[in-house]
Amino acid sequence: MSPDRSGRKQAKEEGSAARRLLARSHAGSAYAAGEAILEVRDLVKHFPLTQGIVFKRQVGAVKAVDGVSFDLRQGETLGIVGESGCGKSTVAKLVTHLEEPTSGTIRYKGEDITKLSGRALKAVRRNIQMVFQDPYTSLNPRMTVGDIIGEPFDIHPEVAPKGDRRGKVRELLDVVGLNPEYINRYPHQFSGGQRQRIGIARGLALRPEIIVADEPVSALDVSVQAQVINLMSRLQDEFGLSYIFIAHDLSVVRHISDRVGVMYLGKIVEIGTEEEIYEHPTHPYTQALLSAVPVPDPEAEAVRERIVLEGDVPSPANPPSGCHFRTRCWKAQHRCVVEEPLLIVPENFARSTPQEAVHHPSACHFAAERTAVLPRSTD
Ligand SMILES: Nc1ncnc2c1ncn2[C@@H]1O[C@H](COP(=O)(O)OP(=O)(O)OP(=O)(O)O)[C@@H](O)[C@H]1O
Repeated sequence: MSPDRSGRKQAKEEGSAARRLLARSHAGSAYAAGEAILEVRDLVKHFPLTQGIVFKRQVGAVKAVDGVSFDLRQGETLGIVGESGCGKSTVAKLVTHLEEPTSGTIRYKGEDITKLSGRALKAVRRNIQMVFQDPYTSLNPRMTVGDIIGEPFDIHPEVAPKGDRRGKVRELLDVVGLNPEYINRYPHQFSGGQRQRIGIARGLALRPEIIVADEPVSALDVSVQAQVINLMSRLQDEFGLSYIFIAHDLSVVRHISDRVGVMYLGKIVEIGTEEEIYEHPTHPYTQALLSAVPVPDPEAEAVRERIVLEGDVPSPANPPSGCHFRTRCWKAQHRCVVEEPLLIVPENFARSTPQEAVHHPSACHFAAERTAVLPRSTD
């Protein structure tokens, strides 16, 4: 673990008592740090593919999410990474109830929320909020910042009664590092980073317990990315938030994530702690993604071994049999064609590899550690 990261972890632990108090006072959470606040099991989302204009008939399905399982623990950040189209945004929409799953369960504090409706659903939605990808298009240009941030109060007036709203919005602007006097300005009067702060303030308005951030910094310049990530880390400590942080870039999630899940074609192929994934990757896809991250140190960069994946990601409407990654994998054998690898700690590790960090779930019949030249932490 890098020194800056351990420093951040220590600061996190020091602030955790206050954080837990805040978490309870803000959202009524009785969950201790580290307990699973969200349990996702065998989540599937298939979008029907139809033909015909008047008489539509289903001719197939896009398997956007195809059996995803993970836990999100209280107070942690779970990073989810993968190439465009692998199903990250669909996972985000399922968790925040913007889409209904085809099958599978999402348990929030032990209760399956996939079948909820009415009041019960409204209460859960308040506690699981989303921050969207593109601050340039996700904010309504005709609304003032005050109206954008205060809009969630229309649905949940119990959080901020009418006379109290502008005061609450000013507080939120302050919390995300914006001048409360900007309350009457419009989105176009802000920079990209400031707009994402507005999106975050809106996500925080209802004092949620979980924030699902879908590529929150991908549209921003690198220098601004770091500021927004630091802001999110600070808010996590202050409000006891748990994050699902989605990105296509492994180096972006490393800075903020406690654990990371790597997705490929609708499935998580490897999941583990930040150290397990970055320093002991065992799935060929994770190794290929890591090998593509540039290294700031020129000497290390000069000897960096890049794994170039051949071909494109197959269509999620027609994924390969067996292992979805096999068509691009240099290790693929017949077994990969006929037998889908499960996301488990590979048996051979227990026998042959004493190093504990290698013992994390990896969906590969031939999982093996391969040292990638490591990207340095950006803090
Ligand atoms: N409403 C929909 N109807 C049909 N197909 C969809 C729908 N939403 C997503 N898909 C398809 O599901 C697959 C996964 O999409 P998703 O947006 O979840 O991927 P992603 O990993 O978030 O990619 P990106 O980073 O480009 O947003 C893609 O093939 C996409 O075209």
